Amino acid sequence: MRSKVTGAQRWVVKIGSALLTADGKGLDRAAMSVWVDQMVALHEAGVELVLVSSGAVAAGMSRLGWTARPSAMHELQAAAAIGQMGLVQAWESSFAEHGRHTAQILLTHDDLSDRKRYLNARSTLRALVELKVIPVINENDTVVTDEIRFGDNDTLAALVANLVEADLLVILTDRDGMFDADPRNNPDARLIYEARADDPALDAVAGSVGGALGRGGMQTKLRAARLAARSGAHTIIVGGRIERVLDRLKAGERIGTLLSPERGMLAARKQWLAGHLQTRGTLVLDEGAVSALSQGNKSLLPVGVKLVQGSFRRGEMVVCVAPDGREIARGLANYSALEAQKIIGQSSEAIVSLLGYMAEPELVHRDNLILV
Ligand SMILES: Nc1ncnc2c1ncn2[C@@H]1O[C@H](COP(=O)(O)OP(=O)(O)O)[C@@H](O)[C@H]1O
Ligand SMILES: N[C@@H](CCC(=O)OP(=O)(O)O)C(=O)O
Repeated sequence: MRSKVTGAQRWVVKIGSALLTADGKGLDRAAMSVWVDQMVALHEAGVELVLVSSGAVAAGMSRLGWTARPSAMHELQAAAAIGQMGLVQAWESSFAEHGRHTAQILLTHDDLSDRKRYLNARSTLRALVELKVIPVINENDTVVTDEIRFGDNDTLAALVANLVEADLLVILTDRDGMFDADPRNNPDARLIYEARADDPALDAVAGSVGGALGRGGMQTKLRAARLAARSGAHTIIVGGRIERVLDRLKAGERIGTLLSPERGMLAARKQWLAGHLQTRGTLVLDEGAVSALSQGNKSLLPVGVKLVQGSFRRGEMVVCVAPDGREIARGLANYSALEAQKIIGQSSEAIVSLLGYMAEPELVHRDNLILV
């Protein structure tokens, strides 16, 4: 029984080109509807879902009657633009049969490295997940150039897992999981059931590149698992054609390869926060708040803040300093600088009357605080 999988609340499911297009013969709608049935069941069981779907280039190639993947960038981009239409149509109509809406999100590398766009993508995705809509994500192939593309959707899916703070990344592929050698040329290769994502021994087994339709192969899947682990997510690499694959994962069955993060979700998430976010403002705390944070491991309440400096929005990183200017912690603000100005020095009960609403009683929650 895999408790980390059965207990996962937020899943990112990534489906590769090779699987989606029945080895290049157009979109495999029958297979798609089988996955949709299972995703809807997960949804009904309370799992929050984000889908990363490849297949635009492959679907476009099939619509155009092309049998070989073009190498010219503009031809690939044209194929992707044509194929993306069919791809989202197919997902939308399949989910609609169960009364579920989908939403198309096309992302580039720039979107996730630019702070503002990153936050926008994050809040849109969160809003969609809250609305119980299934976001269907792909790379925005039309506008990317070689230097700035993810290239394979494994990497994109891992960054999405970081973005939405998923507990689980499920990578569906055309093999049963990760083998101890490339099964294409090693008939005796054995499936790896469990490993730590950072185990260096895995580099050697994931050596080869992808198939004719997919791009990444196991190497990018391993890298994706390592990226996902940085925000504490577990990754499963598993065969998308295995019968009832998602249902069985949810039930805790030992199928596919489970790659685990080295640290717990919270520790990993804090480290990731520390490394990735620029600070936008400063909160000057009173002595009581300084000791609550540094000795009591508490959240920062508005009552313990004396001064707000800088301009930040909800969700952005702020520095928390002692009255003498010493840095105590960094964390994600639950309120913008303007809102914070109005509620500092006040008890949390007063937030509703001061702002007209209350997002959270804390100005910075302790899960989002990194002590310096
Ligand atoms: N150690 C390994 N275990 C499993 N598959 C491997 C391994 N090394 C290379 N591969 C190859 O990776 C392929 C899957 O990657 P890819 O073609 O990119 O698919 P996708 O479209 O699902 O991303 C498999 O078909 C397999 O041949
Ligand atoms: N954005 C591309 C996906 C790139 C790709 O081939 O990814 P994958 O099959 O997951 O290795 C497409 O939709 O065709």
